[in-house]
Formats: sequence, C-alpha cells, structure tokens
Amino acid sequence: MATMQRERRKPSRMSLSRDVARLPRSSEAFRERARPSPFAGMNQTEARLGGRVMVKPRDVPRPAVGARGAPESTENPRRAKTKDEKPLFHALKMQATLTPLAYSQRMAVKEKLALITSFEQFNLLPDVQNAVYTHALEGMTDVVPTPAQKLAIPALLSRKGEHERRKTKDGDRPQYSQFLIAAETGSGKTLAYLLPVVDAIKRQEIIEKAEEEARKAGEDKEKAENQKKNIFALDPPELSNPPHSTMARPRAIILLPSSELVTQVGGVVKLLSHTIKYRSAPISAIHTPNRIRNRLYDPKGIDIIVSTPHLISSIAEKDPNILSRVTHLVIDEADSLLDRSFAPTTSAIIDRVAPSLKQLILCSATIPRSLDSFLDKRFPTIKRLVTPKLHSISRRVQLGVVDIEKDPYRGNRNLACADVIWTIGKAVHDDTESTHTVKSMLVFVNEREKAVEVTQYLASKGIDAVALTRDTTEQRQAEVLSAFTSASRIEGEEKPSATDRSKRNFRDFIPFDQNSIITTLSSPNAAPSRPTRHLPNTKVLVTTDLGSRGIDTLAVRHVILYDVPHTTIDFVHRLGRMGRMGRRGRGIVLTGKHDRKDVVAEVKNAMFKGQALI
Ligand SMILES: Nc1ncnc2c1ncn2[C@@H]1O[C@H](COP(=O)(O)OP(=O)(O)OP(=O)(O)O)[C@@H](O)[C@H]1O
Repeated sequence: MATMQRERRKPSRMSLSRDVARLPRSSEAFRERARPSPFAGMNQTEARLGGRVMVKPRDVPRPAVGARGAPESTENPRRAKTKDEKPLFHALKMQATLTPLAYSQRMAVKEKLALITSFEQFNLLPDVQNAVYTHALEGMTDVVPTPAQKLAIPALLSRKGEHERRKTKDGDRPQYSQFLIAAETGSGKTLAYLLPVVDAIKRQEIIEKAEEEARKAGEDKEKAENQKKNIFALDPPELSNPPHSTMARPRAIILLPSSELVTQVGGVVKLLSHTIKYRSAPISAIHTPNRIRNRLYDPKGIDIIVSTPHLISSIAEKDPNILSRVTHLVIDEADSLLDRSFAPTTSAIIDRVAPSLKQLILCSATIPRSLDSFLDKRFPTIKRLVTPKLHSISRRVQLGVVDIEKDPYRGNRNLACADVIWTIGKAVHDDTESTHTVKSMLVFVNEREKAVEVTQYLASKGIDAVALTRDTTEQRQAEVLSAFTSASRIEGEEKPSATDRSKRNFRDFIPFDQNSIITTLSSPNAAPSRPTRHLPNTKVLVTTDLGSRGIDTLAVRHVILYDVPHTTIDFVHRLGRMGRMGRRGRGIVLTGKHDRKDVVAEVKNAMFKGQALI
C-alpha cells in the first residue's frame, strides 16, 4: 500500500509525455531542430551532412532489372515499392543473389507479348522464317514463339537508333547496340538470338553481293575497254579458286562456357543452315587442332563460329584477323561468362571486336546481382529484354522434400538418394499403361569430389549411374550428356494407378531389403558392395554446376538435389533442367539437419505459387 501511495505521488520514469498525442512536427519545426548545434547529431536516424540528407542505402528501393535502359517500362525505376512487390520470402531474401524485377513491370511486358502470336509477325527474311518450321522446330505442331522470342526477335531486328549511334563520334562510347535477353530456363533463348543474327547476316550478304556485282561489272567494263585500246597487253594470271573473303573472318561469334554447349548450340546453328545458306562451325576443346584449323580456314569462308571465350582468345592471339569482321557477338550464359572467372577473357574479346561490331547480345537465364552491377558499370545503356517469368521455375515442376534424418535413412544421404531413384524408377516400370523408354535422372551435388563418391554408391545399389565433373574428359562429357539431351528419349506421360500413388510417397517406399539398409547404416563408409538387384531402364547422371547451365536436357523428367544448393541461382539452373517448354518434371531435394530447410520451403512455396525466386 505504501508503495502504491509513493507511486501516486511520484510519476513513474516510464510514463508517457503529455504531448504524446501531438501531431508530427511541422517541417518548419523539424528544420529548426536540425540547425547546427553541439547536440544536432543526437537522436537522428539520418545523417545530414553538408545540408544534404543522406538516406540509408537500405531505404532506397532497388531499381528493378527491366527498368534501366529498357523502354519496355515507362515507370520511374526509383519509385517506392508497392504492396505487390514486398518480398514474401525472408530466408531467400537473406541469400539475395538474384536481382529483383517488379511485378508491375512483369505485367506490362506480359500484355505487350500477348499481341504477338506467330513467327510471321516478325520482319524476318522468308528463308529464315521458313527454317523455323522446316528445321529448327521440325515436326512440332502449332508452333508459336515463346515469350523470350516475342520479346527479343523484334528488338534485335529493329534498326531504330542505329543511324544516330553510327553518327556519334564520341571516342569512349561504344558504337554498337547492346542487348540483354533474360528469360527463364528452357524458354527458347537460342532461337531468340539466332534468328535475328542469321537474318542480319543474310541481309548484309545481299548488300555485299550487290556491291560486289557492281564492282565486278565496273572492272569487266574497264578491262574490255583496256583490251580494245591495247590488244597485245597481258593480264596477270587469275587464281582458279581465290579464298573467300570471309575465310577465318566470321561475321558472327557465339560464345558459350563449355564444349557441350558449343556442340548443342552449334547443332542448332547448323540445322538452320540447311535452308538458309550460310557457313557455320562449332569449335571447342573436343576438336583436334587440325579440325579446328580446317573449319576456321575453310577456303569457302565462314559466317558463324560457335566457341568458348578461351579458345577464341587463344586463336586471336595468333591471328587477330579472326575478330576483324565480327558484326554480331553473342555471349550466351552471360551470368557465367561475365562472372569473375570468365569476365576478363570475355571482356577482352568484346573490346577487340568493338571496331566492327554492330550488336552485342548477352543472353542469360538469371540476372545475379553481380551481373547487374557489372552491366550498370560497363554497359549502362544496355537494353534489357526481360520476360515476365524470369527467375521463376515452371509450375509444371513439382518439388518434393525428403528428410534424410528420418527413418530409415538416419542421416545417410547416399541411402536416401538411392532410395528416391529406386522409387521413381520402380514407379515407372510398374506403370503398364504407358510405353516408357529409358528414364533419365539428374543428381546435383555441390562439390565435384562428391559426384564420384555418390556415383560409386549408386552403382553399388544397382543403379546405372555416371559422374560428370570438370575431371571428366571433354570427349567423355559429350558422350555422357548425349544420353540426357536427345528428345527422342523423352519419357511418356505417367498415368499413376492407385497403387503407384502410394508407392510415390517416398517415406513409405523402401526398395532395398531391410538387411541391406541395416548393413549400410552400420558401416556407411564401407567399400560399395556388388549389387544384388539392378534397377532396369533408368540412367542417372551425377553432376555439379557443369551439367546445370544451358544443357537442353529434354529427356530429363526428374532432378534430385542431393545437396541443398548454395544459392537461388543454382536452384533456378538445376531445377530448370526439367519443365522445359511446358513439359512436366519432378524435383526431389534431400535435406539434413545442417541444411537450410527454411530456404527449401520458400523455394517450394514460390514454385507452387509460380512466383520468382529472389
Ligand atoms: N517456339 C518454340 N516452340 C516450341 N519449342 C521450342 C520453341 N523454341 C525453342 N524450342 C525448343 O525448346 C528447347 C529449349 O530451348 P533452348 O535450349 O534455346 O532454351 P534456353 O532458354 O536457352 O534454356 P537454358 O536457359 O536452359 O539455356 C529446345 O529443345 C528448342 O528446340
């Protein structure tokens, strides 16, 4: 009681001030307080230096990727974030490897793309347009351009602003136009850049042919007149087959990070050349020096070279002329080719082709923050062609999570991986309603040393598994990958029966007999034993990042993330090997006690909602 009376007499130190309900200070009064005084720096949340307000960096809304240099959006990129754009995913935000793209911008681009419904709407040369149906997408019905193609083809074909650019005599500024095509995995980016590049080459060829004919007609006329004047003069002997002017001097170069991708994209380039006549050659480390020389120095000339930055730069060291005529430079998988390891070589090539270059085209399935800031610095005016679904994983891909800590795995990741593979493999073979071919699965590990270990373990469990890492020879890599990229091996659509459905519950279905599980658990590091059972018609490729970028794994319907990927970029690329061009796919991620389950849950949630990862 005495205490209460004391409290009534003496107001508590925690009591509210009397003017607590007062309206916020007027700006006048605020400025008054901000006047320089010995106490002016106290109780301030913003540094007011030199009369300017320094806003904390995190208060500035980050401009969305499509906004800078992209007339697709007319919005102010530095505007405040709306409710729609608030990051929903906290764990992913902590990782924050990808550049955000505003929802409103995605919608604006989507509306624009809806107006394009066929390849005929592009201003492509008739030959180029026909090649889409007869070769590039041969055998497909109802062929329509993908969002990446709808966005990129008209932009790359447009000659708008070219004249002004050429007139600029500013020594520092590049005279070529720059584009970034950024679109989700498996969205047809190759054709999105290739069709306009081929179109430009053919148009240039027509112009050069007309000029050449005019020049030749002039020369013939002069020669005839000279002959009339002096019938006894001797002409120098003519070379029977002079080398073509484009010998070892291509008009376009497409750069890719690996030999497999060179082979893959080189194949598409070659396919188109059957109807549109031009000369192309893929060259990479899988080819012998002789083969490379023969392809490059073909006397009939070369129009398009598909290669890796390191090979091109080493050839250019010996023969700088190889880069002297390049009008179109494509940097595919730009998120890799402009990262820290590749950037010096790639940038040097850009500098060397700059004098003749008309278009620089960067192409990527992700825009990591590092690429974003690189572009801001190096190519501030680059036109960003960003599709509405960038950084999202197809909704036709489902993500399942297997907790390896639970029974019967008890922390044995290898066992969980083998079990998942058996489960998927068995489910297919029990399904008698569909005619399946071989089932192809990809297993992604974070460290390359792990790839070999996991492969050996899977083999010991009767699974047909191969490893693909940087230690695999280039030749072998190409062989191994071909089994996973051929469209003819696409599996049939699964029609699950009631019994199958229960078997697909991964926690309930263990294909190994209990004895083998107990042996594995008691001696997890024991040498792999010879398999007693073999999983038929299933092929598994265990790989690192190497197999995740750009490889068109049409035959793959299942991806197992053995390790939780380090970044959302890896999630996008690895899960992007499935669900390509509207196909179905299923991803399984194995999680243990040290894994970021919150990140996995948010990725799963984003995939379910069809939202972009951040
Ligand atoms: N308009 C189209 N309609 C149907 N299929 C298409 C179309 N355009 C391309 N494709 C096919 O889609 C597949 C994926 O194309 P592509 O490899 O170019 O994708 P990508 O966007 O480069 O993928 P990634 O980001 O993984 O490198 C290819 O098999 C290609 O033939």
